[in-house]
Amino acid sequence: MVKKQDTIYAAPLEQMVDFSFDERVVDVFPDMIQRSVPGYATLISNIGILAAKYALDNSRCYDLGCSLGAVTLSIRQRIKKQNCQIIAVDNSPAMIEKAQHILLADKASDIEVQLVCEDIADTVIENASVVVMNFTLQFIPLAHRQALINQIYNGLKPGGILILSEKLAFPDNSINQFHIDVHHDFKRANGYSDMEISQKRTALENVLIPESLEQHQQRLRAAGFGFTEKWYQCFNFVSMVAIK
Ligand SMILES: Nc1ncnc2c1ncn2[C@@H]1O[C@H](C[S@+](CC[C@H]([NH3+])C(=O)[O-])CC(=O)[O-])[C@@H](O)[C@H]1O
Ligand SMILES: O=C(O)C(=O)Cc1ccccc1
Repeated sequence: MVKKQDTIYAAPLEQMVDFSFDERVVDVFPDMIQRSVPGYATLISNIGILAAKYALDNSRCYDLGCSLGAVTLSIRQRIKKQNCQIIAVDNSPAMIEKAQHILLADKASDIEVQLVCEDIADTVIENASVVVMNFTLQFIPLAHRQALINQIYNGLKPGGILILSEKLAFPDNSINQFHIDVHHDFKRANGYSDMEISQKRTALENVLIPESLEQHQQRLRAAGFGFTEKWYQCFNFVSMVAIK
């Protein structure tokens, strides 16, 4: 796939509108996410490794907020189980349409993938051995997050895993600012201008609500998860696992 360059915030915008996963974003998404999320490629490949360890025969794997299906492709390649099905969900019709083309071109495995365009709040999670939310919970309204994590916990089989990646906020102001600054340095090193960084930051302000690691861990424990662990961090981007 040729990666089209993300220039969405390159020119000064007269009126700032909230960030959304529309056609323009979908068109440049692989370039945008790779240049914006430190460690994205590492996360994708290691989520495949984690999924392969926890996937069970005759169970389901969920990729919630699948975008173009990068997580789905990674776990599909790694899982070596009988009668395992992947359910990939996103509420952006443009994402799902493009993900459909990408998945159809993937001949690496014959594991069944069901692509669903819906709000993950409405997704019925059942018989799950693996649930992945790779940078999706951060876009869900704060008041709905506990209910979603509870639904995931209830739909997981004993021993099943939730892999949760998030952009973090830090309770200590100077630590928080340190991470924001180095993340911006990362974006600058990947070719984004100060104006692109600043305009996207404004566009994301009311849309991507980061929480602290402690808030995530507390929510996971409140849902019933007995084991939680941060397995990856690069600057303010982390990935956790929670095992039922
Ligand atoms: N309520 C919702 N219901 C369903 N989907 C949603 C909802 N809210 C947001 N989304 C979807 O969640 C995805 C978040 S991107 C995930 C990257 C992917 N996991 C990846 O590993 O490449 C992360 C990012 O861009 O920072 C978008 O596709 C939204 O449409
Ligand atoms: O770009 C950012 O600042 C981010 O926090 C990551 C991101 C990546 C893709 C879409 C939205 C946010």
